[in-house]
Amino acid sequence: MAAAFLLCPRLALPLRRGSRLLVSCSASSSDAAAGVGFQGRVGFLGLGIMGAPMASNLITAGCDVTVWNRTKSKCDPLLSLGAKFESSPAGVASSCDVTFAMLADPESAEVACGTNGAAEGMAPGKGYVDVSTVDDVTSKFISRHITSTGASFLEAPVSGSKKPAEDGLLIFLTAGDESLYKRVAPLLDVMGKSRFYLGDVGNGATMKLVVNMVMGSMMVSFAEGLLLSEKVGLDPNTVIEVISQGAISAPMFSLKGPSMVKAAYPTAFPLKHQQKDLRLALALGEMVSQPIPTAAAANELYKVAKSLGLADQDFSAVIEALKAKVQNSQQ
Ligand SMILES: NC(=O)C1=CN([C@@H]2O[C@H](COP(=O)(O)OP(=O)(O)OC[C@H]3O[C@@H](n4cnc5c(N)ncnc54)[C@H](OP(=O)(O)O)[C@@H]3O)[C@@H](O)[C@H]2O)C=CC1
Ligand SMILES: O=CCCC(=O)O
Repeated sequence: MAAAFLLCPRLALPLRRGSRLLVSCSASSSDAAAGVGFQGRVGFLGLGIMGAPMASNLITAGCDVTVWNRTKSKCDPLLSLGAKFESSPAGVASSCDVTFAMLADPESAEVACGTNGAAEGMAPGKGYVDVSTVDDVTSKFISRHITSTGASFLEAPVSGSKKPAEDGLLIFLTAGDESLYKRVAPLLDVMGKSRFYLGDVGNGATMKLVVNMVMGSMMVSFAEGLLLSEKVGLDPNTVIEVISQGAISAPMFSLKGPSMVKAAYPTAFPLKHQQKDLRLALALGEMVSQPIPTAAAANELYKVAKSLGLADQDFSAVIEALKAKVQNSQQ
């Protein structure tokens, strides 16, 4: 059984400028605040919806950050904030003490393990922190590549979406090298509001998949409720209000509901990633012979939504797949 404990970092970190948290992230040890500072250069690979604000918060907090992204233009806003640039993941890893990766999916493991990948720049004393959502098999694969160089590996997928990433309020689900966990804690505390250490590599990845499996099914159930309420002549906005006051209230419903009623899906969590997480959760269930029929049904709807061209919309656009089903059944 994995050991799990929750730390409340914001109680422990004292330095703030305005509303932003400040940490000492200098490459020189002289100005690192003892006990709370991170000493060294920080790499960041992957500057999508989540990676860009996370890296930005590290820069704002005073860290010496070097970035890389497959589509180079996404580095520009970070470079304007003072980030350095390297032209490959290996370049970032070799010039930094700790490298974070916030990448799409298991296929993105090539950023760590492929040609010019981060592993090529790793060495003893360095660390690699993968904050992407992948399955445990992928995470262990990346871990083997990184640790074979003598470097340390930590997986640290996050709960929380675009806004919590911007506000530095993510929840980190970490597992792997515990001393790396302790070393990067000040950086996690810049980007997040809490962190769990869950033991061996794989436990963070599976925790994240379980949470997102529940979330993906909840969203489908909510979408069904909104459509049904309209069909029977209720105001779906009143349904959202009623739900918000009862036992099944969840921030997600109040946050996404009003725009779903207007058929607007501004992307915070891309639908293609929610479907990926359900696919990976189903594989996890398969591995341990656990039936997860509700998640399996939800996954089918996200697949339909993808086939309707909604992959890059917010995952709440799954309601459009239900609307399409209704239309088909009426033809
Ligand atoms: N958005 C959200 O609310 C949350 C997302 N997550 C998870 O975090 C991860 C990132 O999500 P998010 O930022 O939303 O996703 P985005 O799609 O916005 O960004 C994905 C990033 O991965 C890069 N990438 C994708 N494939 C490859 C590849 N084969 N090689 C190199 N780089 C690649 C993209 O590069 P390029 O710019 O070139 O396309 C981009 O930097 C995902 O695993 C997601 O499931 C976790 C919590 C919340
Ligand atoms: O992986 C995405 C999670 C989104 C969230 O936790 O709100």
